[in-house]
Amino acid sequence: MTGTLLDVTDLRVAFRRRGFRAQPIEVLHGVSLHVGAGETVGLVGESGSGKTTIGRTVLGLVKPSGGSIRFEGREIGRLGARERRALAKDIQVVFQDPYSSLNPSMTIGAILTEPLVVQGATARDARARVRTLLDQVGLPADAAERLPREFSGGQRQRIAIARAIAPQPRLIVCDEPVSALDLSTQARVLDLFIDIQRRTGTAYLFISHDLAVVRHISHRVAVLYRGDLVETGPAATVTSTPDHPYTRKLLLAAPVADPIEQHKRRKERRLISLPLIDAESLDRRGG
Ligand SMILES: Nc1ncnc2c1ncn2[C@@H]1O[C@H](COP(=O)(O)OP(=O)(O)OP(=O)(O)O)[C@@H](O)[C@H]1O
Repeated sequence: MTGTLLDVTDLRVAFRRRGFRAQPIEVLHGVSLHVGAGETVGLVGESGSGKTTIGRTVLGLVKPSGGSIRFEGREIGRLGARERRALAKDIQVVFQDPYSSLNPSMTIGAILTEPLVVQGATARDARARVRTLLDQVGLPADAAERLPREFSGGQRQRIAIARAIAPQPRLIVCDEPVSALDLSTQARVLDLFIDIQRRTGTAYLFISHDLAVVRHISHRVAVLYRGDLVETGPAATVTSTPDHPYTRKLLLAAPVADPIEQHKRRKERRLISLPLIDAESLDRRGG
């Protein structure tokens, strides 16, 4: 890992909700985090804490109301058209749902060729590269001729990963990319992410509500609570001896096989007093 790739400073995002109030509601209250080249930063927090909003803002899909996002030292909001196109190649995304993220009427070959042709590859080069990409994600070469519906959820997520790595990005925003998969498929797809990173040096901003997943894949973990980052540190430290009571609560919420231990954890969890996250409490805070 060398140098900072993504530098998010004091990021604020506010949404205007139709038919609710005229005032925008702030959902990110000044978030600062960075991702180094080749690093995986896990972003964890309960539903509604603002994880996806951070990812979407980094991807340029949401406009911040304050703060800055720098990629390789350049402010994303101030890029010209050509630099923006280059950035679109450098930052890719893998979404949660492998069923809706792939165009059902395109063959896998066409899905993977698209980003290569945009980059200026010839049809012949693109075909060769598609074979390499399929091999890299553990799919057979004949997958190129088939449609998304012919693949399982785990295989579709492999296709989505192949599409994300096709333009050789520096950073991939992974938004709950294994949450829709069963446990054994999750483990295999996580290992694929790790393997790709070892080979290509791509960094990940890895969003998940699941601490076990984040611990497995991340170098560092950032914990988001109601739009604020409450703790950031090495994955092993944050997920075993966390500083913040919210992170302790998240840890205790993870299910364990032993029912006695599970009961103990539930009791312990109740003793940590924190307000629950729900849309209403976020609205109150923002409003
Ligand atoms: N486009 C939008 N317009 C209005 N409010 C939004 C919009 N996108 C997100 N929000 C609100 O912002 C808050 C954070 O949402 P976000 O999806 O970022 O949370 P999350 O931590 O990713 O949750 P989940 O794990 O359930 O996806 C929520 O209260 C959500 O309702």
